[in-house]
Amino acid sequence: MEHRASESTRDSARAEALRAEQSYVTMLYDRLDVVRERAEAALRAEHGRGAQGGTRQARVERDVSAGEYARRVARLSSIERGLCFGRLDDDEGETYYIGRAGLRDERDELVLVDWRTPAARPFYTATPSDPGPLVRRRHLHTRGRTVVRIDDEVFDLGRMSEPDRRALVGEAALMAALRRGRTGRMGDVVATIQTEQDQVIRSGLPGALVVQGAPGTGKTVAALHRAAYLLYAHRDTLERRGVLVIGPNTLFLRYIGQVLPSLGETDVVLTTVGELYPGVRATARDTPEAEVVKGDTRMAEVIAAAVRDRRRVPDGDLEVAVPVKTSVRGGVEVVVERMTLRVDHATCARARDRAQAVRNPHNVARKLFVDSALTALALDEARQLDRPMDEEDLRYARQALWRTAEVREALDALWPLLTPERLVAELLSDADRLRAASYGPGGEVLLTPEQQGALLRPPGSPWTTGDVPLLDEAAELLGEDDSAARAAEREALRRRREERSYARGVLEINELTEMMDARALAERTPSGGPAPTTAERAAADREWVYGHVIVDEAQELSAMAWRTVMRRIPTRSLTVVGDVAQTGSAAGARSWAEMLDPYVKGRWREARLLVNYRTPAEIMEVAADVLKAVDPSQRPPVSVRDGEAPPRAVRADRADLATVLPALVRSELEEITGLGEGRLAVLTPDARHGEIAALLPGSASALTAEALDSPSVVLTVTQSKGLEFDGVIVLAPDEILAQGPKGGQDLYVAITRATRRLTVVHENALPPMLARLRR
Ligand SMILES: Nc1ncnc2c1ncn2[C@@H]1O[C@H](COP(=O)(O)OP(=O)(O)OP(=O)(O)O)[C@@H](O)[C@H]1O
Repeated sequence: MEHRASESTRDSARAEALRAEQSYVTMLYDRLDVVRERAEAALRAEHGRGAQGGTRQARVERDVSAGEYARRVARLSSIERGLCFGRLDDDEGETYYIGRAGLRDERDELVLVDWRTPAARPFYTATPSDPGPLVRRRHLHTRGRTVVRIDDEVFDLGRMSEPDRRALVGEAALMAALRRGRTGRMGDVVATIQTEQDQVIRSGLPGALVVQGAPGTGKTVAALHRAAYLLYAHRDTLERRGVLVIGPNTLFLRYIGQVLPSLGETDVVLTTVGELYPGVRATARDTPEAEVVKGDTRMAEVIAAAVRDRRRVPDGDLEVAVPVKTSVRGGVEVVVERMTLRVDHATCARARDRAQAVRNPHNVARKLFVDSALTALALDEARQLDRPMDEEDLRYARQALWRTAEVREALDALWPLLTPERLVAELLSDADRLRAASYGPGGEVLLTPEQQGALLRPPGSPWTTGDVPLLDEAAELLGEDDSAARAAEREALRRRREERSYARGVLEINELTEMMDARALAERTPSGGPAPTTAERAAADREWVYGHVIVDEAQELSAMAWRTVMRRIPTRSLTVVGDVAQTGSAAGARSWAEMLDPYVKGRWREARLLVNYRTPAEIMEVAADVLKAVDPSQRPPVSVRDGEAPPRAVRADRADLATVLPALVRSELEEITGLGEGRLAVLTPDARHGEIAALLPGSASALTAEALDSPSVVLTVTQSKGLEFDGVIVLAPDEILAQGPKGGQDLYVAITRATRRLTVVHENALPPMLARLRR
């Protein structure tokens, strides 16, 4: 009786607590509505202020404040879901509610604390053994605007056992989050960030931070929350320069694409290494041999040699037959007389050396070479025609020669105007050019004949990810003959200055000066057309310098790719996230020092994440066996969860796959989606993707958004990097192991994609490292 009475007391206390929290949360949403309505009204008022016309100043004013209000409305709308998710009670009787953004009431009292502020920090860092000033931490679970559950942790040390002390922060809330079926998109985890992740997220902006962690330890999720945190804590710097997030492929970018907007942040450029060079979208993959050669920083010297090789001096003298007399016959102009202009070999060599000595980029230096060559040709012309030449004549003669197709052709052959695309494409598809670029300036060998052979490919081949750093390198060395662009830039600068002074006027009128500076406003609102965001401008500009760069799955970047990345972040304010045990690219990292020391020697700091939130313990044991076999130096992570079904192996003859696989996919999908939402992936060796996709027409297999939305998807292991699925079917483990020097790492990656169920389908004997699987 007594027992039942105390239980009902507890129930009613809980119901009462839930009611109290509901009324607070309702108040917060009401407040959010008010603030949002005000911003919307202000936006409407701005749009209504005068017709399209008006003075230029009026237009700038309107655009400036309308842009700001629009951003505010967008931000306020993005925080609707899970607005408030936590509460802290401290030992001084104070209570704070934690949420996605800060909110103040009508009397300017803080009613909701932004998760990124120092005041919110104990929510993530307090542990039973080190609670700081906290008496209690409460997790609020909401559905829509309704509070559906609360989880409490009471920090009462005296009554807790040692194992409890070591228990994870917010365990109940965390477990509930981890048990949820996957939706095909990564979600934010603001409500359940763990202490070790919190340290990564709030680590200072300057310098390079490496986050090393095994699969599923939340590296990606921590890196994205770090982006949101940095944008909040250093808004001034980062909003103007932008934050760049580099991921392994576009499917992955789609997978993580929702996380930052759900945290209210949109000013981030998400891209892949294959897209770092504007204008090129490289998705093709090199052979492992080519990957290794292209990934080596020696390629920077090869590109330099290729550029040098394009600057030629004729074997003998330069001879150009130019028309001196033309006549029109039958309506067509024909040359009736030519004369041959001649510049001797030594003069050509001098012209080249002089232009080269200035050390300008190739296309800029070309102007100098062309000028000298034209002068020499004009002088020869004057000599042959026995004409005197003063400065004025010479200028005129040079211009006339430059308009002559024959002269242009001849000089182009000696010092062509080159785009990076042309240089690299021609280098990689021409054995002679490749051979010529395989030697340094002192004759030292840069590429062996085998390495040249690995690079050589047919003309017109698609761009590969490995080509992008070469293009970027070439762009640095070639530069642009930008005299026209520079004039345009000067004009744009003059206009920007003018706009800045308008913007300053606007600020004074609107009393917004505290919120932002005039330059930021003017840059955001160039007149004519909608203002491009920082992210848009940055993504289109190869030479854009970012405020911070985050590289995910960073182990896949080659040394050459790091050069490309580092060019975009001269301050070296970087977050490097990855796992050297998962490196699949033959040119990827074996250690972080190998890749980073050339840029930040001894100055990078490392954080390690050790707990796996994705893969259940039973599946992780299988993965650990694989890791031990392929890279015994790496430690597997500790899983926080147990699985629902033991991982298993299914034997199938290749001839039977057409019946076995569809049946397996069907039954696994039933198991997974029994609880509602869920995703299944069939992971294949790279070479068998097409064949398996054909056997499973009901599953998505192209790298589109559809692949993430479909209940089942067929992917190569490489494509699955960074993703996760409730159920994973790994096909032909022996072939995955054999598909390259990093086949073992690939198998490790494949197994660790599973959040609930793992099935390995094998046609040949099961590799011994998978012996643990139930058969
Ligand atoms: N604090 C947390 N609260 C809730 N879920 C979490 C937390 N940390 C990680 N997770 C979940 O664990 C899963 C793995 O996270 P994530 O993809 O960031 O790991 P990763 O270390 O990048 O893995 P990989 O190296 O395999 O790419 C995700 O579903 C993520 O949402």
